[in-house]
Order: sequence, then C-alpha cells, then structure tokens
Amino acid sequence: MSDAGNRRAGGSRRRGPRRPVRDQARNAAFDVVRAVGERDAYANLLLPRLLRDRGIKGRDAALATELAYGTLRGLGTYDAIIEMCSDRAPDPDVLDALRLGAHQLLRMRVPPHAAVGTTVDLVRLRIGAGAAKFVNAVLRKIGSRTIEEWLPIVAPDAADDPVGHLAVAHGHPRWIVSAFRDALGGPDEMPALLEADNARPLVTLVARPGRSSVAELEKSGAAPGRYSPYAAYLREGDPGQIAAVAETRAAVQDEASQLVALALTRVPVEGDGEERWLDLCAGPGGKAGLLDAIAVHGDQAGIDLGEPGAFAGGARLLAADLQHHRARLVHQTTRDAWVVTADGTEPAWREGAFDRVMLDAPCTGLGALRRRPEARWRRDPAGIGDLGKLQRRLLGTALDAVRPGGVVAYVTCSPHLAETRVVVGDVVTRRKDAEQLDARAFLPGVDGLGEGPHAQFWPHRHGTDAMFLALLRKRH
Ligand SMILES: C[S@@+](CC[C@H](N)C(=O)[O-])C[C@H]1O[C@@H](n2cnc3c(N)ncnc32)[C@H](O)[C@@H]1O
Repeated sequence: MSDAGNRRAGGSRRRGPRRPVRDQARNAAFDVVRAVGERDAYANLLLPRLLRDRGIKGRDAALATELAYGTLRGLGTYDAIIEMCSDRAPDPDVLDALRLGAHQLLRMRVPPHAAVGTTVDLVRLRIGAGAAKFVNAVLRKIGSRTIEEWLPIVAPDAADDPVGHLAVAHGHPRWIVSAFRDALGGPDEMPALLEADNARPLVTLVARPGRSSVAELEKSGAAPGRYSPYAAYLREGDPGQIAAVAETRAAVQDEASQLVALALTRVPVEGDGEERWLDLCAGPGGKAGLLDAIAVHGDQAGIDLGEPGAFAGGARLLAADLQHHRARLVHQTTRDAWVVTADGTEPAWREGAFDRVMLDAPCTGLGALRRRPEARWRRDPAGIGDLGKLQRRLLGTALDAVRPGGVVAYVTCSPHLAETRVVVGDVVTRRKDAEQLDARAFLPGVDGLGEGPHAQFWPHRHGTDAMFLALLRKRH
C-alpha cells in the first residue's frame, strides 16, 4: 500500500521522527564551503564541476551558487553573529553548516522554517543527530532578528570604529576596508564600494578588433558596453557557447582591463607605425589578446570615431610570462603574437627594443574580489612588501625595454596604494628618464577616475574591477 493509502487506512502506523530530506543544492553548497575551508579550494572552479558531475541544473544550480558564493562572501559577518548565538565553538563542519543557514536566514528570501529545517536535515545526514540539535538551537536564535537588527549588536559602533563597522557590516577583512578607504581618499563612498564588491559581476565580453565585432556579439544576446568600444555585456547564458568566444575571436574580459590595454595603444608615439610591443606579464592572456588584435588590425573603433592617436595597425606583440603554463594560455588566445616563457626581471631582449610595453604586474588582486567569493579571506597583507619589490623591479625592466619616446603602461588589478601610486612614485623619482602622463586623457568618456595623473577604476563607479593605470613616457 502507498504511504497515502496507509495514512487513509486509519493511521494505525506509529508516527516516528520526520526523515531528513537530502537537498541536492544545499549539499552541493555545503561541499563547496567545506572544500574552501579544508583544502583551500577555489569555489568558482569547484562549484561548476560539482554541479555538472551531479547533474544539478536550472533553479537548483542557481540556488547552490547563491548559497555557496553568498555564504563565502559573508563569512565575517555570519561568524560574528554565530559566535553571539552559540555557547561553544562549533567544529569546522558544523560551523560551515551554520554559516549556510545564517546566509539563508539573513540575506536570502528563504522562509525561516525552510532555512532552519533544511540545514538541520543536512547536518543530521552529513554530521550527526547531536550536531543537528545544536544547529537547530543556534539557527533559531539567529533567525530571531533580521540582519539590520543584528548589525548594531555585532559590529563595532560606526562613530568609534568606522573601519571595524564597515568590515563586519559588509563582510570584508578590516585591512582591506582600510586599504580601499585610503585609495578612495575618504569614507563617503565606502558602503557603495563594499556593496558593489559583494555583488556578482556582469559577464563582459571583448570583441577583438579585426576578428569579431560588438555587432556579432549582439546577435548572441549581448548588449554593447558602456565605455569600451569593444565591450559587450552578457546578462545570461554561457559565454563558452558563443562561436566568437570559442574561436578566440572574442573573450571574456572585464571592461577596465580592455580600456587600460586600449589606452596604451592610443598614446601618440613618433614613428612609421611599424612598432614592436611587449606584454611583460601576459598570462593568461586577456590583455595580450586585445593588444595582439589591435597591433595587427588597428584600433578600428578609434579610427571610426576619429580618436586622436587611434593605432592604424602594423605592429607586432611579444608576450612573455614567467610561468610556462600561463605562457601556453597566452599562446592559445593570441594569433599573431610571439609568446615566450621568460622572467621579466632578467630580460631576454635588447634595451630600448620596444615602442610600447604593457606591465600588468603581479599584485594582491584586491580589485577583483567580486570574482572569487572566498578570495578576500585568503589574501594576506604580509605579502605586499615582497610584491612591491617585484613590482618596482618589473617597472624598471619595463622602462629599460622601451625606447626613448616610447610608453609603458603600469597596471594592477588592485587599488592598494602600496601597489599603485607608491610604486610608480618611487620609480619615477629614482629614474630621471621617465615622466608620467595623464592616463585619464587616454580614457575618453570615463569619469570618476581620480585626480590623476594615474587612473583608478572602481566597481561602484564603473561596474568594473578596481584596476589601476599609470602611463610613463621614456624621455629622449
Ligand atoms: C596580473 S597577471 C597578468 C594578467 C594578464 N596581463 C591578463 O590580462 O590576462 C600577472 C602575471 O605575471 C606573471 N609574472 C610574475 N612574475 C613574473 C616575472 N618575473 N616575469 C614575467 N612574468 C611574471 C604571473 O605568472 C602572472 O601570469
């Protein structure tokens, strides 16, 4: 007899405890959060694989993604609330389940009974009955208040400790909040910046000139970008399914990343156009892919728009990276560039051999935290000193590589002053053969880049990564 038939037959069966339900999406999210904590896994690499292997699709896949990424972003805030609601420190697996439950209760529209019930079921199945009881009690306390009610309780007072307040309220480590505030020059825009840093970025494509066009990408459902003439926004769908992307005529690339490469090509440089370009730290090849296309085919949008300095084509790019596997990725994404595995601090090329040099320096990546939900908790301020030394050395060899009259772009995907203005300032002061240009002049139509001469992009102002650009001309 079916369960329903059994119930209709008079309920002679004794009612036992409800059997826990295995929820695919929540189990997948739990596994991802656990793997990040246990073995430093990358959520954005692990989750898609796990969804594919387990056949999780559609709404379940979207739920698993929001659960895993949202929980990882908000760890700092959730841990402070969990600590306040627990009488003991939970084991790591129990803590991860509590974080998942807290995210559903406080930041998703999951009804409280479902958020608590599904998390308790998950813990009962995956950890044990004792832990499930504990999780049930803690989650009920967490769910007794909204996030707006919790924040004044767990976060330091904004007047006494503004940085600590922002860190807890917006789920960022304190040192990163401090670094962002220093780079922004004040506190006013901090909530907007941190909110933007917590949002999933739009997928932005680049149509590599001479190889694809924004019009072609529009036919695949993308909309033209706001700033870069080669950008298109893809609101839904898998970019890998777009023919131009699969054929490396187009690619996924943040708009600021496109613009800093484009700016380097737009600085007027004397000569007959038969230029040599160098991308000193090219892997995995985002900027090299665009530079390679402009070098060969020209800045077609710039020429059409009559932009002064729009490059007409006829250059050749050498793309280098220290790591062989990253150089191979550059090779796969470029068509006409020479690609080498080389240490940029020990140049294998003549001094003054190039007209333009892109130095997209190794950095903390603080400007791209929205792309990797757990990244903010992994970064360590202790590494900035060593990175700074490497950045200065590489900027020195970039300046050596460019001929007098030529130009170097110094780029970081970080707004941290110790990696941006301080590095450039030190090198320009030490070297009498370099002068800084106003980078903003080569980013027409983009406001809010700061007071110059460098340009700083921001997620909340431009919808891009927080990328930094300085342009240096080698003196004659
Ligand atoms: C920020 S990434 C470059 C991103 C790349 N330009 C793009 O747009 O896809 C920095 C790169 O510098 C490389 N790198 C680190 N030290 C280097 C060195 N001494 N010489 C050359 N490349 C180096 C790293 O392997 C890494 O691929």
